[in-house]
Amino acid sequence: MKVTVVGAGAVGASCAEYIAIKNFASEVVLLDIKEGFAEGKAMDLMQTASLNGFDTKITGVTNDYAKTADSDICVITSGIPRKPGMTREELIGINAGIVKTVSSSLIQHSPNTIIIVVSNPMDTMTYLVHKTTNLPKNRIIGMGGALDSARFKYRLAEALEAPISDVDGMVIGGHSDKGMVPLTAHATRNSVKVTEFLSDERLNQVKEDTKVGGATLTKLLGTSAWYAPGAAVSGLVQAIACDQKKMYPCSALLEGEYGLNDLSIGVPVILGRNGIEKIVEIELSDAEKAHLTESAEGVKKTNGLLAL
Ligand SMILES: NC(=O)c1ccc[n+]([C@@H]2O[C@H](COP(=O)([O-])OP(=O)(O)OC[C@H]3O[C@@H](n4cnc5c(N)ncnc54)[C@H](O)[C@@H]3O)[C@@H](O)[C@H]2O)c1
Ligand SMILES: O=C(O)C[C@H](O)C(=O)O
Repeated sequence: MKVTVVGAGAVGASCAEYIAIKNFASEVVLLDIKEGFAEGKAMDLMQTASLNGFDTKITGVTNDYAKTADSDICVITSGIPRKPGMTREELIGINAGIVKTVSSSLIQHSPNTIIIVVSNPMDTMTYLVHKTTNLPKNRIIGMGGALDSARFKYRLAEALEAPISDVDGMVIGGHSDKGMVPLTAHATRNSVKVTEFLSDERLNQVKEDTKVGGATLTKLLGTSAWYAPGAAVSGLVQAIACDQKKMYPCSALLEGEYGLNDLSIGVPVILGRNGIEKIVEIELSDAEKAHLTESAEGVKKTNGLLAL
């Protein structure tokens, strides 16, 4: 199993590290445009192999796509991150050009690959890859919901004063400060709905904290987060590589599901060896449906800024 990660920055390197530590891939190629940067990150990570006990071979290359040839899975993290006070949508001007060029170069060398898009604004970048490549829709996946759901669980555990392993929950919708739809009514603690333990007011706080999860970290760090994003990507990569048929919320191209068309947005999907093997349509309340529709309008507005 060969995985390429484009962008050896904060998220790309964290993603490569988690993939290696989980020890399911034979090879990870890190590629960056900055001379020597991916080579350095790869060498540093390889020097953790004996300490962390993995056999995955990590190599780094400067913009040499020939070395990525025949990758089973390619992850795109190249592009600029936001700074405090910015929205993800403001990154579109620079990141759209990068994502378009990178995805085309990847496909030239790995025509059968599955692409996971991470660069922001992620739903729009995922749509861009759908529009500018001829890959089947199951092979283009946007990562956002897995991360947002992990943050949702963190906030739920905090509110419940419970261990995170007791908690389950999912966030669908756009990966944006306003667009996320944390499914509070579906969230559980050991299969008991969290609505039995938390007041509407407290649950609403959990929801709002989840939605600004990325912005909160960006303010603290001066740039956006990388540990949880890297771990979330590694989860999707493992689900595909190991044909796990796990359900994750991912940005998928919709053709009528949830009453939505012609956009990529976060919905529950089954991930296996073929990428998105199924889009799962769950029952939503009227309020959740309305929030998802509003979220989709926001994503479409950003998609409208693409020069397609
Ligand atoms: N979808 C998500 O949940 C999620 C989570 C975290 C970050 N992100 C996004 O991921 C992106 C990367 O974030 P980061 O913190 O790793 O940034 P970073 O600046 O640390 O790393 C980005 C890397 O991309 C490289 N790069 C730029 N143009 C390139 C090109 N054409 N080809 C190859 N490499 C190129 C840069 O040299 C840099 O090393 C940002 O757009 C950020 O907003 C998304
Ligand atoms: O917040 C960001 O800009 C990065 C990423 O989308 C995140 O949610 O951590």
